[in-house]
Amino acid sequence: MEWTVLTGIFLVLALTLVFIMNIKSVWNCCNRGDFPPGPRPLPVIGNLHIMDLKRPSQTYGPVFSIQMGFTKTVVLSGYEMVKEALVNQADAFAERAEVPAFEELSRGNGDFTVANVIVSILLGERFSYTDPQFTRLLHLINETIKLYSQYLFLLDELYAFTQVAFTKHLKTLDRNDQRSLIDAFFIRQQEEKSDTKSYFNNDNFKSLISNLFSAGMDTTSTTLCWGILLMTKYPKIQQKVQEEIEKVLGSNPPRMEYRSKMPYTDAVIHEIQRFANILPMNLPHATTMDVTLKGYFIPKGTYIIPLLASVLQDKSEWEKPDAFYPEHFLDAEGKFVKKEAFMPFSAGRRRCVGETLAKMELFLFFTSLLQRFSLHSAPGVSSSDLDLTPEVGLTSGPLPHKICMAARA
Ligand code: HEM
Repeated sequence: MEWTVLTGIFLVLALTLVFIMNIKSVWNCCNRGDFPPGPRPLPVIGNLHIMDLKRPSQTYGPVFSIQMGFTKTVVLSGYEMVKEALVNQADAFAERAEVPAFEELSRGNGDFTVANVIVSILLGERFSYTDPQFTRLLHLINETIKLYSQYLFLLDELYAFTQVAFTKHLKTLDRNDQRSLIDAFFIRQQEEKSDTKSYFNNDNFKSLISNLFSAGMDTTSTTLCWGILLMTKYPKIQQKVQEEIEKVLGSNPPRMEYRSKMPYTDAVIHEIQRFANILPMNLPHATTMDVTLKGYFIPKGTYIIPLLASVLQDKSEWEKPDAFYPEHFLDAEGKFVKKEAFMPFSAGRRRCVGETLAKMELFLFFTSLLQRFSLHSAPGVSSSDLDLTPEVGLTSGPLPHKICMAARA
């Protein structure tokens, strides 16, 4: 028999073995009678064809399982169940799932992402908006997130950029005058130079930078894009926000201390985040130990999707879950009310580390924008015709629209 035929047979046998081993691992992990039930998987792709993960909960309840390729994954649906897992059993659901795409993005070093601020705190300085390197970086980050499948081609350029920008910082490093997180990182790196297991190595440095840039920028700007679209679609709400801005700020630049005096604007920003639902599937978690949830047994290491969309649109928590309705966050007297089911930043141990910064950015950008400009749909398009269908992507932004911004007198 020719060697090419033998090689072919060997390959087929090897692939079959891998296939059986994968199926066996799915079987062993999750074939217990008390594992959460779920829709029947198709061969090879499992349940990857299910686009709306909220739907299976109608049949299987708030804890169900799906098969992503060969990986059994448990989905948590609705406010009560997500809270029970992420808040009440926080330690058990605190692990980050090892998704190959995320692993590659962080090149295996993502766990070191502990900081909660981006550019200015990373560098202690600002880039000019016209700086060609900086604009190129922003473009890369957006593309990386939108075209997730092509991110590998973009990553190296992103890393090269950070290398150039931060080498400059290294040259002027002064341990007595630490300007930024990056300075602090470099100083620790020098201190631990002889420790081969130190976390402060170059790979972790790259991951820290790219994680903070990508986690912090696309999320906030996508939310603001939703804000612009929603204000254009609902001009009466836009007008009420502007009236409140005029009453409280006048022509003063917005500052955080004004927020408590602007309940309507605050409610509108919260409702933008609830409605926009920019990370509908959250980031994937994994269990750190064997755990029981609603009577189901979930073994250690199981991938978990705490479905944020199901919390932000939970019918038992929101009066009009599918509408844009700022009154969700206002009481009868027009005072701002907090809602437990407001979880765009998730909850528990893994909740977004940039939440405080993001809330500040949203308030300051949104109020500045509406203080200076009025938003209108493009000529010939009625605001009521603006389509609120979300774009498909890791973060779900609005579809592209032409919007006019008229300077206010
Ligand atoms: C509107 C803006 C934002 C939203 C809606 C948002 C939402 C989220 C969500 C849902 C997660 C996953 C939480 C989980 O796994 O349970 C997350 C993680 C994260 N966010 Fe944000 N985020 C925003 C802005 C920011 C900003 C401004 C930064 C940084 C400066 C940031 C840094 C991070 C990091 C580093 C993680 C990963 C934390 C971990 O792995 O434990 N985010 N964010």
